[in-house]
Amino acid sequence: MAGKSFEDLYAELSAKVAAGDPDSSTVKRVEAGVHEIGKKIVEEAAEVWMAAEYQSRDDAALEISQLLYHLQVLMLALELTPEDVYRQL
Ligand SMILES: N=c1c2ncn([C@@H]3O[C@H](COP(=O)(O)OP(=O)(O)OP(=O)(O)O)[C@@H](O)[C@H]3O)c2ncn1[C@@H]1O[C@H](COP(=O)(O)O)[C@@H](O)[C@H]1O
Repeated sequence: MAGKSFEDLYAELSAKVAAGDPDSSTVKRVEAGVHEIGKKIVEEAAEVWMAAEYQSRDDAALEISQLLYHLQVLMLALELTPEDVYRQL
């Protein structure tokens, strides 16, 4: 599979946050806090909607990947693991 799975991405991002990687945009986003992360999620969700309605399926897939990334940033800020989320599915 090209790219990475939800779990792979979460493992990569949580390692960067745990290490406080200064070159990581994810670390900066987590440090910015829930309010900023929440605004980004709403923006990305709108981009998913617009891509789904007016653009190609590839565009929609890209926007969905970005929304999943920003949801993971929020999970990290709240110290939620994928298992915490899966339990609710
Ligand atoms: N999957 C992603 C990912 N998806 C989306 N984004 C970020 O979300 C932004 C969304 O795009 P926009 O069109 O909204 O861009 P923008 O308006 O310039 O957004 P801002 O950067 O201003 O918030 C992108 O520019 C990226 O900064 C991501 N940033 C990182 N990753 C992956 O996360 C991992 C760790 O990244 P670092 O923490 O940067 O090392 C790497 O494997 C990356 O591939």
